[in-house]
Amino acid sequence: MTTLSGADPGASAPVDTAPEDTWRGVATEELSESELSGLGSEVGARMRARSRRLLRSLLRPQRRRVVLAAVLVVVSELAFLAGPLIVAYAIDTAVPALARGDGRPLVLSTIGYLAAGVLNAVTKAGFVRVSARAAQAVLLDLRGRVFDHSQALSLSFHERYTSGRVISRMTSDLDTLNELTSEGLDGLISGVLTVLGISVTLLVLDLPLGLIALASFLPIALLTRWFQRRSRSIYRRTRTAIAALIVQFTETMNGLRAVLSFRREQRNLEIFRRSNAENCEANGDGLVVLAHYAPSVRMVGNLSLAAVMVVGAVQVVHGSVEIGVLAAFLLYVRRMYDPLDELAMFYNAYQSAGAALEKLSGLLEEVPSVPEPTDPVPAPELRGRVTFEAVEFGYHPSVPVLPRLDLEIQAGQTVAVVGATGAGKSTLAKLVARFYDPTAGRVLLDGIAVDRLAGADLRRAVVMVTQESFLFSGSVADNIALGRPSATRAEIEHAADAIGAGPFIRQLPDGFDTDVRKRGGRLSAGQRQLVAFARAFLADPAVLILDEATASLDIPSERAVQQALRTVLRGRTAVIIAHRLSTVSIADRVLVMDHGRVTEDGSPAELVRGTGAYARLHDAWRDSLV
Ligand SMILES: Nc1ncnc2c1ncn2[C@@H]1O[C@H](COP(=O)(O)OP(=O)(O)OP(=O)(O)O)[C@@H](O)[C@H]1O
Repeated sequence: MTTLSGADPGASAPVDTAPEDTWRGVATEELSESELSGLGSEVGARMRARSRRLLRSLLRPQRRRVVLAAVLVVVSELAFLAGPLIVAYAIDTAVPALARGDGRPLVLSTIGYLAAGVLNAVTKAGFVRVSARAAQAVLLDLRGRVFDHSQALSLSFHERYTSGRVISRMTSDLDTLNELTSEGLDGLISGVLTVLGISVTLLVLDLPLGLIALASFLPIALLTRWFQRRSRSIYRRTRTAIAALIVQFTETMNGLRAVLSFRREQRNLEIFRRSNAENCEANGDGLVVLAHYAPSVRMVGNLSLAAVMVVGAVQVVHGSVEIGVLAAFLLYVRRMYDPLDELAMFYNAYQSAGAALEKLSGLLEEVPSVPEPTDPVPAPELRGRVTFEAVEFGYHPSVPVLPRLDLEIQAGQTVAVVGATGAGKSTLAKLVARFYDPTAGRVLLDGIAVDRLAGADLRRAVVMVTQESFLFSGSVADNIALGRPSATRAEIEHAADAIGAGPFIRQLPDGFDTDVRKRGGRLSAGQRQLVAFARAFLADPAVLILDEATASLDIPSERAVQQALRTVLRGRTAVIIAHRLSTVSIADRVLVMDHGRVTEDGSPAELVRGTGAYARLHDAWRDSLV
């Protein structure tokens, strides 16, 4: 299987001693460096291999641009390297020729020098252009993959992972990659080529002097190794810290009403300050390491230049090296350390981007816990018979929420589910909608296991309306049309009228075209629920689940909706989860749940006549109305 990250989970993987769930996907994201190393070196190797696979899969479609960029940069570097050679020629050949009265070599070397400069500039510009295009295409692809994959992951993943962390992957991690590709890549390629080209030229020009100049590579390699070790853990810390900061910020902004009502500002500020300080500290540590590395590289470069100058001068005096060659040598050595500086900067950006890539590839490695069936059963017309067959379920393996449930709901039946808070009512509904898969047993729709139905078929057949009716930015009509995007305006208005939402919508400033603003902020909670009902009615599903869906309505609106519900529910299966018993009156059948089990099952009239929990609940409710 090839995942979205381009990863082949089984391919040439090292053998791990750590169990898979400790390192796969995002499992290592929040671990400290010591916890991570405690998992064993294979885990680190796996994570790096995963990042490389992702990078390869991103670069593959850009092959042509990468090849073109490589050709341009090679030509550009050759032109760049020609400069000091021409200077050497000018000093050693053209100047003596001029002294003899022959100006041609000087004219030739001047034209050559200028031509090399122009060629270098033109090809360099071309390279920057082509490589920037390739980098942007890679980022476009990656951003799309992250968004697509995050949407495809199951609810249980997002409950663990929080939207703030997804946002941080989408923003700060991708920005880091952007910085690397837009600023660092160009420096890397030209830097590597310059260093290689100059090294070869130096050795060819004068072997002993060349070896002296290149001896500096040993301390630079040691310095780089030190920098690499230190910065990797620091950049991991910065990625985690910035994610924590964004999580804290998004949570505060999303729950601003609760924050204000419970006066949590001070507490939130303290938590935010802690994350902010950790982020600053991690970034500061990164800068300190860089501040040691980059000047040290430069220092080594200067020492090397001094050594070449002293040894070269002695050789010139002895006549074993010409003065022009020494001048070229010094120019080359100087030029070699400029890109080394750039390489240090690139390495810095690379370490940071490497940490980001590690997290992004982890997210992309996650697989939905509710996967699409590989060979879905065709289901053009579902009628809505729901069966629970020995279903067991828990959000965490050790905490069973539904210990074992056997249940049959006939097509077209309206079933009310009541019971104490936490009894498992919503869980039952979420299993029908396949937000989760049972840990044992099967949930069936018209005799077909819901995990064998294509996601699109299941979504068409089962619609769930919950208490927090989510509206997207856009008009009221757009939000209703979400139920069936192909619906005409007349059908949208008909759906709104059928559930009694038409009158209030028409009174809005632009009627059905009124913008509901972010998350439906312009409408009251009850109005949002009415819009959600209209959306569900338009979707025309075989099974409609109402989870506390009338809880935000006032009594007159609820009555109106109950009238409408009789119309809405006709001809389809309905599961109504309700605390208010008024809603239950329209049901054919009532299920009373307690600790994940159905303890009573019958028509409302039957259960009221009995002595069970429902009868007691009903008596208490009737007394409260008096
Ligand atoms: N996403 C979740 N992750 C972990 N545990 C959960 C999750 N959702 C519900 N639970 C737990 O599962 C149990 C059943 O919850 P469920 O929401 O099904 O109850 P309910 O009967 O619908 O309650 P209510 O009437 O309050 O809505 C509860 O103990 C709850 O704490």
